[in-house]
Amino acid sequence: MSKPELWVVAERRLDHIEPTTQQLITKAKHLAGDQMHTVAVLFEATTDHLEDELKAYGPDEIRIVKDDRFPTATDAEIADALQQLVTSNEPNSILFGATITGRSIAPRLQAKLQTGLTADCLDLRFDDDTLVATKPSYGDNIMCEIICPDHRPQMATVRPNTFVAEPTDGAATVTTATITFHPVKRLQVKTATPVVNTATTVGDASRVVALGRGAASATTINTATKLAEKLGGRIGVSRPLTDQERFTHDDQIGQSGNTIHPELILNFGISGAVQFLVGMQDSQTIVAVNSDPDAPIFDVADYGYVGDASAFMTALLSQFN
Ligand SMILES: Cc1cc2nc3c(=O)[nH]c(=O)nc-3n(C[C@H](O)[C@H](O)[C@H](O)COP(=O)(O)OP(=O)(O)OC[C@H]3O[C@@H](n4cnc5c(N)ncnc54)[C@H](O)[C@@H]3O)c2cc1C
Repeated sequence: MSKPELWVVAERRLDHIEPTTQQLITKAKHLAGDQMHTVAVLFEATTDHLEDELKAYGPDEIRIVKDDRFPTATDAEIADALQQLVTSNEPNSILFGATITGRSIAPRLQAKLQTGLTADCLDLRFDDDTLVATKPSYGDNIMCEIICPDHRPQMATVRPNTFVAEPTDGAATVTTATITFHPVKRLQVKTATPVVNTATTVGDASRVVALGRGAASATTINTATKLAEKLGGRIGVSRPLTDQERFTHDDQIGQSGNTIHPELILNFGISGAVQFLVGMQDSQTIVAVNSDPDAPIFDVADYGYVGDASAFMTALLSQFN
């Protein structure tokens, strides 16, 4: 008997694969073990070779559907193509990135298939062949495990950067599948003008200087900016600092912000609320500076200093001069 299939729907960003796809393939392989067959499903133009960016992450199979209309296909058209593939292959589970595109295609497919979808997950596991998806719920105050016991496929969208993409030396089999492309006339993409953001984000930085309410003065932020530059890193913030004009939601670390895994994170004046910790607790080395010795941030810190954030930062910066 063939193994049940665990799919990752590959997402395209400009002419490349969106990194969440590679992160999900790595997670899918861990979840599948020997029990399931991991398939990356890729829609691309006849001349595209985006599968080359998937092979290194070692899904068992890359199943490609080619049509020159795919690069500008609408989410409804992709959902229709997926429905056809699901009907002919009957996967056990399907994973999408919780990106703007994934969040648009997955619910369309879910409605067509009349199955369950758990959105914006932070973890996944299997209990036999039941997908157990963990997601923040009830105003993001608790983590819920959600299952879909009676319908297949089981579907989930997973927040970007929740998992780390790990290249493997496994070889993926590349196959092709065919569907009938059904244009959805209501909406047509005439041209695509990508927003190109060349700035690195806090999610991409390997060293992060994280600032909280206890390190929020203009002087402290200026010192932190210099420190981040010296470290070759970037500033990230806890949620209260996004009220300041110079920070946005893109700079926020945590449950409703970015999930990050830098090699080093220095936390200044951050208490360590669970909503913050969930976004950074898998960082390789965690340093915390806080004037309160009982601050929960110290529970996850590899190195801690009880004292004033600004004074510590100034002393650290002076070591670089
Ligand atoms: C649904 C929901 C989602 C949320 N999502 C997020 C999220 O994604 N990210 C996030 O960060 N928060 C999030 N929050 C908010 C979260 O619960 C906390 O309120 C927030 O993380 C607290 O930020 P903070 O640690 O900077 O501030 P505080 O909790 O106020 O802590 C400030 C700390 O600074 C210390 N301090 C004060 N002065 C100094 C000094 N001079 N030197 C050193 N230390 C000093 C204090 O001892 C204290 O520990 C969310 C909340 C909800 C309800």
